[in-house]
Amino acid sequence: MTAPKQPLRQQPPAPVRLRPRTQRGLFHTQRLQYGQSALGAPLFYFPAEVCDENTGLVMAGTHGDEVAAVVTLSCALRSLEAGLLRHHVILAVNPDGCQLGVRSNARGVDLNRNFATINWKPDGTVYRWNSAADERDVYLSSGDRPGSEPETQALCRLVRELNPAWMVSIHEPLACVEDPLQSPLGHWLAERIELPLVTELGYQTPGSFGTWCAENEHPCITLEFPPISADVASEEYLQVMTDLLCYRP
Ligand SMILES: C[C@H](N)C(=O)N[C@H](CCC(=O)O)C(=O)O
Ligand SMILES: N[C@H](CCC[C@H](N)C(=O)O)C(=O)O
Ligand SMILES: [Zn+2]
Repeated sequence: MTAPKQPLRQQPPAPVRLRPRTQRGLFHTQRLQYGQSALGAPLFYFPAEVCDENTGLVMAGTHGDEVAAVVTLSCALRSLEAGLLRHHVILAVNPDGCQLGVRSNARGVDLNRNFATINWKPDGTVYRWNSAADERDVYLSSGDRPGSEPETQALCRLVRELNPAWMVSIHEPLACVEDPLQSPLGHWLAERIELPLVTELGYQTPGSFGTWCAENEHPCITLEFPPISADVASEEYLQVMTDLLCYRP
């Protein structure tokens, strides 16, 4: 006698198995150069090992003072077993800023206000010194013209070339997942990382990457880590970041 058929229940995907810690020190995947920073540093991306119509792009380090995301994404990349990487990765959109420990690039331009969008503003931008500051009062340039910086130009070129199905751009410390499209990936990410899913951040970001993506019909999610050390994030968020790098819809 055969058992009566049960309705198929959707199972959440099993968390990706990670390399043993002893093997996570080095990168195991290819690295390609897609441009040069203002100071001449190479701009690197790590291409997906498995490509299909769902291949996305995950990036960090647009602001060089947001180190938890850079370190955690790097840890996730180094922790994946060979052949599992399904999405392209940029660890540092702004390597000069990362080296100098500043939000801007080496020319004092906030790259996330420099993209060639309809709302780009010539008069600069302000940011909060840190989470304790109660206003945005630290001045940065938004560039001499829309898309003036080599880092933004190279990123736009790469996105046009790769045409990823989606992008996740990681920042900190606003502790949310911003997805204007409220996509399945946005819901998945917000649930897995235990941060609220929002459609906007509540302040103007003219010339931002997300705005450029919207104008060019590239789905883009901004993941804002909470204020967290690289040490804690590389433990608490390692599994969700490795799962993101292997995400299948
Ligand atoms: C607090 C941090 N220095 C910062 O400015 N972060 C911004 C977003 C928060 C803000 O502008 O108040 C960022 O992630 O771009
Ligand atoms: N906290 C980041 C996020 C920007 C908003 C995002 N939607 C984008 O367009 O990149 C910033 O102030 O640059
Ligand atoms: Zn940021």
